[in-house]
Amino acid sequence: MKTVKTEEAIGMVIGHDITEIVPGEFKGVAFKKGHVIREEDVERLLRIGKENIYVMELKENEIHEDQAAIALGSLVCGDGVYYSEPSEGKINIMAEDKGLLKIDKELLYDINDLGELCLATIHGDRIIEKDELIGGCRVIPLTISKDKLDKAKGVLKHQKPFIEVKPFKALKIGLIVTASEVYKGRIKDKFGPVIAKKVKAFGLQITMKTITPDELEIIKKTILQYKEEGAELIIVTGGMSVDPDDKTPGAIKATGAQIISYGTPVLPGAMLLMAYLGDVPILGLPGCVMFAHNTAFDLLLPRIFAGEKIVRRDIIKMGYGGQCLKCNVCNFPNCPFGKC
Ligand SMILES: Nc1nc2c(c(=O)[nH]1)N[C@H]1C(S)=C(S)[C@@H](COP(=O)(O)OP(=O)(O)OC[C@H]3O[C@@H](n4cnc5c(N)ncnc54)[C@H](O)[C@@H]3O)O[C@H]1N2
Ligand code: MOO
Repeated sequence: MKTVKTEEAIGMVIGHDITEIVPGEFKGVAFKKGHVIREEDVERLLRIGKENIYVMELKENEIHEDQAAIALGSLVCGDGVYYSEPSEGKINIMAEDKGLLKIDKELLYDINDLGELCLATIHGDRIIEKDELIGGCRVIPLTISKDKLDKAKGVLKHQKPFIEVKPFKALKIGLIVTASEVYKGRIKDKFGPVIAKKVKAFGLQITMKTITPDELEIIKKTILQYKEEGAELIIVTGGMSVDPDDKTPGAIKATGAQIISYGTPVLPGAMLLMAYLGDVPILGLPGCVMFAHNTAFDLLLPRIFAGEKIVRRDIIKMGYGGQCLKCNVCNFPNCPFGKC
């Protein structure tokens, strides 16, 4: 450590805690060890009586924790993500806008495996709101060798920053409600309003809606017609299980769509069907989507709206974390449901 005149110490790092006492008002640490002295700190330091202070001397290859946190943040934060000013060596990572949070877990593990660096996040593949906290990073010691940051750069050399928020696209949505009991007026449609509410959470609306009886040919024809009319997502509700009147999976298949999965390892939502007709995603939704708080549908929807192509492995992996705990107060997506 070396002694420096306070006025000349701007940008330097305080070498020990500095206590301030204002009788009847305050006694405590005014500046912590490791604090980088700013222009506005000088007056307060002088008021505490510190005309000279001990500052840490960084070796040529050393970097202070605040700068290291910023450097790490700029390495890992990609599109749609920003980070705060450092405070006590830590930065917070936040979403610039609402969207789908993407985090490459393996790269996060590799960074943390370097030691002395700490990067913690929430789970990815979920909806995130503007300015919502995604995670934080810091270095463990007060100073760190530049080599360590070079190693982190090495890990990410051929990768883009791996924490990002993808914006949602304004997809044109076609909804087909299959239920003879609704079609014939025996009961009111309760499924359509649930889907409308769920897509509204993404700022979207149902563009086309038809109620059909449980008849394979009619359902198939309606799907093909919606595709023709430019639907970018087709949702078909009901008729997804094992009764003789459950025609939806057969109708989707009959359109020539590629079935990614009929059945998802998610409870509730096990009977969900995911398919693609060309590049248009088709979702066959089972009855549980109508009454359960959150299902496999809520896990897939943010990814589909962010324009991600869902592959079979995505569906398979949903089994880990795929059991909803049906909590009395639902905190989804801030809960284990769907976090694989
Ligand atoms: N033996 C088995 N039974 C069931 C299975 C199974 O694997 N084996 N799976 C269960 C699961 S899990 C679910 S989820 C449901 C799936 O139901 P469906 O998608 O086939 O739904 P429906 O049979 O068409 O209808 C069920 C229920 O919901 C009412 N409904 C349907 N659509 C509407 C609408 N638009 N508005 C109002 N009400 C609607 C319908 O009248 C029925 O009461 O299957 C389990 N069974
Ligand atoms: O599709 Mo049903 O879970 O699984 O209620």
